[in-house]
Amino acid sequence: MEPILQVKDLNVSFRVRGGEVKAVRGVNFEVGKGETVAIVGESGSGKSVTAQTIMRLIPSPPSEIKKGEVIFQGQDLLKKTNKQMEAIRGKDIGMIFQDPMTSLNPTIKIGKQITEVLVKHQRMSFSEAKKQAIEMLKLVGIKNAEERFDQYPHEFSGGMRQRAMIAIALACKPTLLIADEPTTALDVTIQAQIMDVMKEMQQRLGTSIILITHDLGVVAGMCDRVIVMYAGEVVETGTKWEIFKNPQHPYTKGLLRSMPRLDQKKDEPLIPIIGTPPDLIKPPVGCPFCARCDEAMKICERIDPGATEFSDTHMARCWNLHPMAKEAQSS
Ligand SMILES: Nc1ncnc2c1ncn2[C@@H]1O[C@H](COP(=O)(O)OP(=O)(O)OP(=O)(O)O)[C@@H](O)[C@H]1O
Repeated sequence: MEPILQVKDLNVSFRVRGGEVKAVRGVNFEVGKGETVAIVGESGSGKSVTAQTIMRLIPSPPSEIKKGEVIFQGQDLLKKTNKQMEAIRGKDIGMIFQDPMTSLNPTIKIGKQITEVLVKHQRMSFSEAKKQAIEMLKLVGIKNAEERFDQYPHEFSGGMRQRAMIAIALACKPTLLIADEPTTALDVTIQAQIMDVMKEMQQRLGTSIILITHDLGVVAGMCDRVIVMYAGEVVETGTKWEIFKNPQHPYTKGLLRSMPRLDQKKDEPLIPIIGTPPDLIKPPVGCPFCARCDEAMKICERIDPGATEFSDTHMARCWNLHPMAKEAQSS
């Protein structure tokens, strides 16, 4: 599949009093045209920092992009000026966040917030933009769109605000949509409706999606591929089925046991992963998961295992999976 986004060896740090938090460390992944890729991992694993770096929304300082490339449609976004990025955000890359109130302007009517994007990026006249904005509100499932056009965000329910944000994010038919926990703040029924809207819009517009989520049900229903992050690194990637049916990394297996799933049996308990992630001011030199891993060997503490590939789409970084696992056991 032709990639529209390639993240290459991305390293992002934060300067803090005690030193440098190495939040994202050597992250590599691709997103194909029309593909939905989930980024999963515990809190603090670097999912949001990765997404914000792609959009160049990461505040600098305190953050610093130490190394890497973010190739979007053939160009490195990390080399763009802020002005160039402003032209790309909203037009070629849409964004949806967990809390719509952080990105919707409470003082501007919903309709105007959509038309502004269309006038700015598509150079539409106001009347053209209004027509299109009402169309978008209808498409995301907002009833009485003509009346709703003239209302303020506080007159919308949480689910409707999220729909409005999807309408804004997709107004210019972006090539890529980055959605960071888009449904976490909503109740379960509304969550399902919002995911349906995103899926339907994606099918209509052919948008690629990066979806950051804690919810494996959402991953199962919506995503093609999964990227598993731990302590700022990608520890496993695979198609949805490779990750769900044949997880390889001990962390991925632990994550699957600890997160609720749609097919969860009533008496099947969730088992948390014992321990805490490493301090990213002094990240481990070997495997970052080794202190919490039941299968850890001596070598895991000292040397990074690198990637072991199981198929063209499936890889994991673990010494036990390494072709030299037997030799590693004795060293
Ligand atoms: N402004 C900041 N200053 C210092 N450290 C930060 C800052 N923002 C993020 N970090 C650190 O970067 C690391 C990655 O954070 P990130 O928000 O990307 O995690 P996440 O996987 O998205 O977690 P969550 O699911 O809780 O959003 C964490 O260790 C976090 O403490």
